[in-house]
Amino acid sequence: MSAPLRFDGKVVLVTGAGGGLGREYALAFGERGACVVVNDLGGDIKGGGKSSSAADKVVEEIKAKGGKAVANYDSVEDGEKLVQTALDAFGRIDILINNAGILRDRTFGRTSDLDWDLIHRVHLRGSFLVTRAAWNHMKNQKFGRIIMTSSAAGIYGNFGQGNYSAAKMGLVGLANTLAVEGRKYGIHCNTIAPTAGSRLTQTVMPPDLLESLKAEYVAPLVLWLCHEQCQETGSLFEVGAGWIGKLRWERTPGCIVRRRNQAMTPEAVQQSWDQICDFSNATKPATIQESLSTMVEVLSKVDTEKGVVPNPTSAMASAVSDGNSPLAAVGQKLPEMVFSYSHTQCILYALGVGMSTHEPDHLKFLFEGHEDFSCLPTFGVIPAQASMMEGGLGSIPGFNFDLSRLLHGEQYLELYKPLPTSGKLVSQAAIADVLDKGSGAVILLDVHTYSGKDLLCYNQFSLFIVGAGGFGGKRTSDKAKSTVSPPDRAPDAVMTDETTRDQAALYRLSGDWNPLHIDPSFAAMGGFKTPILHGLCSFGFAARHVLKQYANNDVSKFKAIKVRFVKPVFPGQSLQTEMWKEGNRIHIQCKVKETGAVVLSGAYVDLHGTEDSVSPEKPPEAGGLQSDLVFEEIGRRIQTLGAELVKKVNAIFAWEITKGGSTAAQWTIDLKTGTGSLHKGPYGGKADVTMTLSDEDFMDVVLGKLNPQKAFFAGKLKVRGNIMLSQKLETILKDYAKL
Ligand SMILES: CCCCCCC[C@@H](O)CC(=O)SCCNC(=O)CCNC(=O)[C@H](O)C(C)(C)COP(=O)(O)OP(=O)(O)OC[C@H]1O[C@@H](n2cnc3c(N)ncnc32)[C@H](O)[C@@H]1OP(=O)(O)O
Repeated sequence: MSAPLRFDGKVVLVTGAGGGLGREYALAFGERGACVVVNDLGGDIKGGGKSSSAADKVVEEIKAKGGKAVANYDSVEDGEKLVQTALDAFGRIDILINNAGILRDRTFGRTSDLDWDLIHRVHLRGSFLVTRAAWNHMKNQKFGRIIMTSSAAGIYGNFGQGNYSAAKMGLVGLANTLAVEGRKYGIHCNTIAPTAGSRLTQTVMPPDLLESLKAEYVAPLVLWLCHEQCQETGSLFEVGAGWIGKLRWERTPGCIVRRRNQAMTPEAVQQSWDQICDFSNATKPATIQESLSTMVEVLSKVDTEKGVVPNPTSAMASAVSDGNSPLAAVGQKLPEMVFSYSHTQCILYALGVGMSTHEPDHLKFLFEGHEDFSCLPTFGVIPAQASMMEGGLGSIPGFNFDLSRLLHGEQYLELYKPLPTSGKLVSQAAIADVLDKGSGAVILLDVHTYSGKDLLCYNQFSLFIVGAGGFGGKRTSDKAKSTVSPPDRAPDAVMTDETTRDQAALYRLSGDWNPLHIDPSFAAMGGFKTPILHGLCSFGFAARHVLKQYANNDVSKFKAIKVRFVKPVFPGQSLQTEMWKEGNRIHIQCKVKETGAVVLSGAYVDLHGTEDSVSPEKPPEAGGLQSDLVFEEIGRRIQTLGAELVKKVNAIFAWEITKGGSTAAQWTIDLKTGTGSLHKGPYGGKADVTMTLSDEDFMDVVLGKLNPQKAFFAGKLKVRGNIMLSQKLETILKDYAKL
């Protein structure tokens, strides 16, 4: 047998404790060691009158049994006074039983304002005021137990008790929120709906029944819920006659009755009524998050043909059992999708794939005023994806799958023209094939995106639906764009970038609203501990690494990219892109640096005419110098040259000083860092930049008064083309080194 539950040292306030249930609670707590504040106004059951005798009697009973108790005769509407009595007598308040109540039963049509207000003032407002007075004390001591007293009349409704049922259900709502807010302070709040013989029920129940519904059959539940060992909170119990049951919400799987771009109609509701009300496969949401996750899911599935919010277990396989084979979907077209965008979307996308103003060569993708402002080539997936997310993959028969099971498997993107930085594009998507991979199903989705009549790009999405294989489909398809293994040698170049903790939160703003990337409970449904990064975000990182390494960030050089997503990436991890150059094809493989896990495999980027472009194997001609110096170092050295060298610099460089007062200086700088990887300099690998400074600013740089980088960001130093460090400057620096 378990040890008796004791309340020694705990202070309990019971409202309405002069009789019935309240008295029973007060006596029970007193017997088990608690110090009890016995509150009772001493009024009649309709709220009239006032007397101290009821509370005094109970206090005496407790004391007679050796317990500690004091009386309080205030109305619960004077909440502070009740709690003050506890503090004055015993120095604290640990447990609060909101029990006081009155009745003003009326059929609804005859309910007066007073009937309504009085009931609300005592039950709902009274419980609020006493609880609020106790709340901060409980919070500070990191312990509290609160009981709200509801009623079956509220839960189920009862003839003649409209005012009472409304107040009683109000208490359930209040308790639910107190449980949420109190959790981190050790404050638990539960609600009971007791059925017992009391002053309130003696008028509505026959005497025999009253006899068997003793108050002593309710008190033990209240004591247990208030004990420090009990972890229950936010729950609702029906209790009476020695029986206790817990209640919870149950919800039908429901039905989406709205279609994108169409009004939601009452007729649609009517047609789906049976399904809306069908409790088969009902869920039991227990938190507002669980409730809302359904809404989020609904938003991403608003186009589903059947409109059913799927079960986590249902997927393609269940579609097959419906006699609705996914194979029937092959060749089906999705509704045409129009995607309008401006420079904002291009910039947001660039930020989403990790571009940053820390890297000056990223500025052309982040600043719409930049003279070479460009849209990253991989932005080409965005209008195409919009056609699936919004245009409705779910409108295809047999595609009633669960979004939390959908992983991006592979991606192919081919550009026919550089993407404009704004425009109105139209995408046409069709299911190219559906494959049965055993552990999952793969949907191949081809999307062609047009600007007017011009075909801008082609995407092939491979969507992997985990657990949806085994429907008897083929395993491979000649429609699939294949992955290609990299050459069997060490990579020619490696580039690493950190993703941030908020990378997915940022990337999703470009249009992939899949909750898998942001909502922990949704991710958990997909089997992930935390939300994962969008595959297309890692894809964007890898693509821009190649663009920088082998194409000098020149978007016109980009032709195509293919990637397989082999393992999830988590926001905050670092992505390391290994690159192998084979002609115009750059093979790539991406790893998570922290774990070494390969996350993108069989991948490649095809470029236009890389033979002529800057490559790591071919250093730039331009009279350049193989120097380990990064740009900051040049700036630092120039500054340290100091005033004495100014004349020498001017003599050797033969600065062209125009009469208008501006000087054009061309430095030939190889930003190679000495490690063989060329991405560390502030202008990236091999940037050719002409820097133009006014005479004054140049002299300030030389004299160390102006940091070249600061000058650049202040807009004083205009950068165009390539940074080059001339032989002449090399000579200067060498001379200087000898000094
Ligand atoms: C409606 C709107 C649509 C919008 C789309 C955008 C949705 C996005 O929001 C979703 C995302 O971004 S998810 C994030 C990115 N993706 C990932 O993280 C997936 C990572 N990959 C994996 O976990 C596994 O490879 C996994 C789970 C995919 C497969 O692993 P396994 O089940 O262990 O498979 P395995 O046993 O290795 O192989 C079985 C067969 O499947 C093929 N295969 C493996 N990985 C594949 C992949 N990534 N893509 C395509 N096929 C893949 C294998 O080749 C094998 O087939 P076969 O035997 O014929 O070769």
